[in-house]
Amino acid sequence: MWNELKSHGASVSERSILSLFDDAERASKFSATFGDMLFDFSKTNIDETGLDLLIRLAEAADVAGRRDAMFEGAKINETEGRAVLHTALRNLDGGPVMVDGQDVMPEVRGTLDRMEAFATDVRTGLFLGQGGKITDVVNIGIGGSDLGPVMATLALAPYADGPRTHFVSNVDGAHIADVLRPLDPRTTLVIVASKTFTTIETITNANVAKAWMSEKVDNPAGQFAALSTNADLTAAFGIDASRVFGFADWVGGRYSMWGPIGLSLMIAIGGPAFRAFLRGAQAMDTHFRAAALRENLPVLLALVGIWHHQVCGYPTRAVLPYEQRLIRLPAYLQQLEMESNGKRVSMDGKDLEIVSGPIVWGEPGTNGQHAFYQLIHQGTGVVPCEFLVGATGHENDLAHMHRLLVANCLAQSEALLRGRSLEEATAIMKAKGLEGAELERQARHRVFPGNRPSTTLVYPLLTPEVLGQIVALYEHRVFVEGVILGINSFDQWGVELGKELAKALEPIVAGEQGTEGKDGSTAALVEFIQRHA
Ligand SMILES: O=P(O)(O)OC[C@H]1O[C@](O)(CO)[C@@H](O)[C@@H]1O
Repeated sequence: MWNELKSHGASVSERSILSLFDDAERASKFSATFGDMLFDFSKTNIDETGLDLLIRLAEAADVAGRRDAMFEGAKINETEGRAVLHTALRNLDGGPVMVDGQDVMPEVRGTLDRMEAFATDVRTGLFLGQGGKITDVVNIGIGGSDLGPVMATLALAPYADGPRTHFVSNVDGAHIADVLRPLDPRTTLVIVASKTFTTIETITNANVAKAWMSEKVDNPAGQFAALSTNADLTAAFGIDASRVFGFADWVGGRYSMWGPIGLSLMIAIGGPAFRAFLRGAQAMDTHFRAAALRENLPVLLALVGIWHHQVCGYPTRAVLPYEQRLIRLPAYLQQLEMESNGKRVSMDGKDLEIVSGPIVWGEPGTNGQHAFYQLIHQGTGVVPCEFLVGATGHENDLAHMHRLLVANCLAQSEALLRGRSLEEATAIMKAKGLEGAELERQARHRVFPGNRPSTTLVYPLLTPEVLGQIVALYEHRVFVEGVILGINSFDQWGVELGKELAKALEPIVAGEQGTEGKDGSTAALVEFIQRHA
């Protein structure tokens, strides 16, 4: 199937995407809807044959079977012997979900209720700090224990009517210093978010926060909460079990904001809005489970991704939300996609026969237009672009700005598709009075090759429910790509080596141990830093 796809890809690589629109039905044939959401992939070079082959690829990989196995609690995370059930966290009104013969839903619901009760107490002032009502919440966590809540809290700013939320992740002391400086410890709640409760960055920051709190608060641990699977370590840290929100090992770090890791978001927007966020994700789960592959949004996003990266060989993919509040979506997706599908061996431990997942990057539009879009339009490489835009925004009094935003988004995908030929550029420059060799030279700089692929996801308005849909859409997209590549999308062994080496290097940097055994570069860097510290 890969060979067939690749030879089809090669055979159409020079074709103009614009010419595909000779079929007046193309926009509707190469798009799909989910509720009020539209995914348009007609501005790609995928045709009927390509889509058929991609669907057959998904069928051959048994995407439907693997999907069902995931939802049913099979231990599809084989290298860690775990089920993959973040979907259970948003299974608000669904049936039982069995793991090792036990229904996990009563516990999931119970934890959600406890979270909501605590969030409500914090928001209403039933839970007090030493100085009174909590004004600020600091979430300390990193990776999946940070990126989801940060991204979603920024995205849902119009719904945030609780205490201010802050996020500390980096082990660079500058991060926590800058966050804590303006805060009053007596009215601050610190949430330590760590699935394992062993992550060095998080535990180091948590200790710094505890010391900061203890300067002004008699019982500092009393203003801490913990989100973790490791009850022993949260207790050892001194956090009372009533403020510890646990979850099971079948929730992967980068898939975890639907449960306790989402507590900071829940405190910011309130329980009902958080539940709406879960409901949105659950609706996408239902769609993913039920819709035919050809109409299935996560499957289509994945197949377009496979087409661009594995078939056409484009090395990166830009995610370009025309929504300022989705400013951290690209960073969130970098972890989701690259930690999940950046693997070099297949499930059975053999070398992958095909390249793994792409580099994902991006920034909101229109800002990116004034930065890196130059390369996207005129660089020598092709960067498939994934645009996201809301049909409306929250700022009703600034509707003219939203129209401009939408116009810019659509203009970019149109420009990428259409380009500007040498003849058109020449005519424009001629009209400006240029002629001869100078006209020829100047015109060439103004040529846009066009024929550059993009997709556009349009959603009605960035509500909690819609955000839930979008994030679940991407989660399942990553899963489908992983299944097609034959990899385990739910482990992350690639982060381990650096962690181990950092542990060993710390005493060397501190000068407690020498650099013997280190390579020449590392030893020289340590010595230089020590001389200049
Ligand atoms: O929640 P924890 O256990 O602190 O882990 C944080 C992050 O670290 C990682 O394990 C990678 O180092 C991520 O997968 C995870 O999201």
